[in-house]
Amino acid sequence: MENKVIVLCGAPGSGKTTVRKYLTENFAIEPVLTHTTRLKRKGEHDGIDYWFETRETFFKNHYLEYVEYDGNLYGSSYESLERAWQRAPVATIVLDTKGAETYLERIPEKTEVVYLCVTDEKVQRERMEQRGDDADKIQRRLASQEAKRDKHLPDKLVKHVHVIENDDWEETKVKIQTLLQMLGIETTC
Ligand SMILES: Nc1ncnc2c1ncn2[C@@H]1O[C@H](COP(=O)(O)OP(=O)(O)OP(=O)(O)O)[C@@H](O)[C@H]1O
Ligand SMILES: Nc1nc2c(ncn2[C@@H]2O[C@H](COP(=O)(O)O)[C@@H](O)[C@H]2O)c(=O)[nH]1
Repeated sequence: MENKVIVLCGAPGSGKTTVRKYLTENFAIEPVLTHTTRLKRKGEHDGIDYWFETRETFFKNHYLEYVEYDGNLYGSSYESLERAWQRAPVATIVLDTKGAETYLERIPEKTEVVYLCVTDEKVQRERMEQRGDDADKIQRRLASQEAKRDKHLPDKLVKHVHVIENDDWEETKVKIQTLLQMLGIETTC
């Protein structure tokens, strides 16, 4: 199979990281870790959740794209993407919608974008609280212009994405399996 990358995007707390974990733990799909200058959240580890960088080390990597999101830098390096593709032909990465647009522009034939959403915004906030995020950080994150932008599917992506409503986890898993089958991606490890 030719190399593909499944880009997961959506609003904060919509379930991008959860879906990435599900894809990589249950299918022959490799995670692409991205780089960020944001501080670690509770339970996050360097090399597992992100490559955590300073503003100085961040620019030592070679980026397919990078963005500023809520005051921090985030970037997806060619190094990480190639490392994932050396292990398996299908990789998955968590990006904001701007990053998803860049992937579609730069490597359209290799990119499949999934936009995750949750119907009830209150539920989304509650999930972030349950994850252990501080109330003031949640408030700030949801008020950021990037989070407000990613609450809605941007016009540029409308015709190119697979939208998955992540209200109920059991249903989400079925939707993901159906999507993988449609894309011709092996559904067993
Ligand atoms: N369908 C679901 N039902 C219940 N809880 C869920 C569901 N999907 C995800 N969660 C939980 O919601 C929380 C937020 O999910 P996750 O961290 O995957 O979101 P995210 O989109 O990656 O967020 P962020 O952009 O803020 O990093 C986590 O605690 C996760 O376990
Ligand atoms: N365009 C990019 N977006 C990225 C990258 N890595 C993560 N992200 C997105 O940033 C926000 C915030 O992430 P968080 O972990 O602080 O909640 C979220 O939308 C991620 O999808 C990247 O390399 N490029």
